[in-house]
Amino acid sequence: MTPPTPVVELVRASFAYEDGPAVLTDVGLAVPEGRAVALLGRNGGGKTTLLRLLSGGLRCGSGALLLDGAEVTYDRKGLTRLRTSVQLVVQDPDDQLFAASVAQDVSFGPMNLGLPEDEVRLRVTEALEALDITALADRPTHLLSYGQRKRAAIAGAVAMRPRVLIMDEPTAGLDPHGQERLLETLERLRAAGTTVVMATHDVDLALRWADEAAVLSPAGLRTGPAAGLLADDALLDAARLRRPWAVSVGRLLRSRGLLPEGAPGPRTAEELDALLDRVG
Ligand SMILES: Nc1ncnc2c1ncn2[C@@H]1O[C@H](COP(=O)(O)OP(=O)(O)OP(=O)(O)O)[C@@H](O)[C@H]1O
Repeated sequence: MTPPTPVVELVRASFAYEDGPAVLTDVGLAVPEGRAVALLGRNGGGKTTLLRLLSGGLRCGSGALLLDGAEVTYDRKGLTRLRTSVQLVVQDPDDQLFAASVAQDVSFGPMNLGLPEDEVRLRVTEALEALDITALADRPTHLLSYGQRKRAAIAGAVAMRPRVLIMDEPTAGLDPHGQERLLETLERLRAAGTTVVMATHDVDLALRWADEAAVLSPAGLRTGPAAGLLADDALLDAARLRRPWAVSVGRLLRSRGLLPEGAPGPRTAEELDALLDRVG
């Protein structure tokens, strides 16, 4: 059976900033509809650059960006089409928020699409609810806490009702409670059919959350099921990542005969608890 066409895909993409060395060389990344993809790699490895290529903010020097299998054209029409499907939330919310109030900021994208006022209002209400910040609608963005600004920035992207939501280190700088709430929000968006791509340094979160992983190392970009890639010690080493806690626990359980060879290890404390209950 042929796999479904990825919603968005980079094909043999290479990129260098002006007068700079190559940041990405011959990179391929297919994002299947409805999946959760974690992008990992060392500092300066090219994650942000790759996310900007994937969302059309940067254009690859060679290679192509495909949307639903068709090459994206970087004219006004092509970019509008891309942006109605793919939205990027940048790492620093202060690079994204600029309007006076949260609601105004969130309304900016839908208004720019030329949607009728009622539709804009509906989308803003929906996005604020999705991010659990309805109470902040009229607050000036510069008076919000960092975590609240992050949520407001994500709401701005969600209001565009993108098929693919791309986020650059969305959990960085959030407290543990804020991280959990954000993951719950992402789960709800995914349940509603949104594809999510997230750059992160948090291997534990990536293993728990992602279906697919994409790992950048000096050898290039490796992609595949998150559980397999995040248990590959050589790859983790090359990408300067540590082994996820759950992978170490799985190995320990197998070495003690508590988990059959090849069986996936527990990814959360709850899964470990359930497994220990089963083995008595
Ligand atoms: N606007 C720019 N102009 C020139 N070089 C840049 C620019 N942005 C990034 N770079 C360079 O490109 C390389 C990749 O940077 P990028 O931000 O994509 O990495 P990253 O994996 O997101 O890093 P981090 O984990 O630290 O956020 C780095 O060497 C960086 O210095």
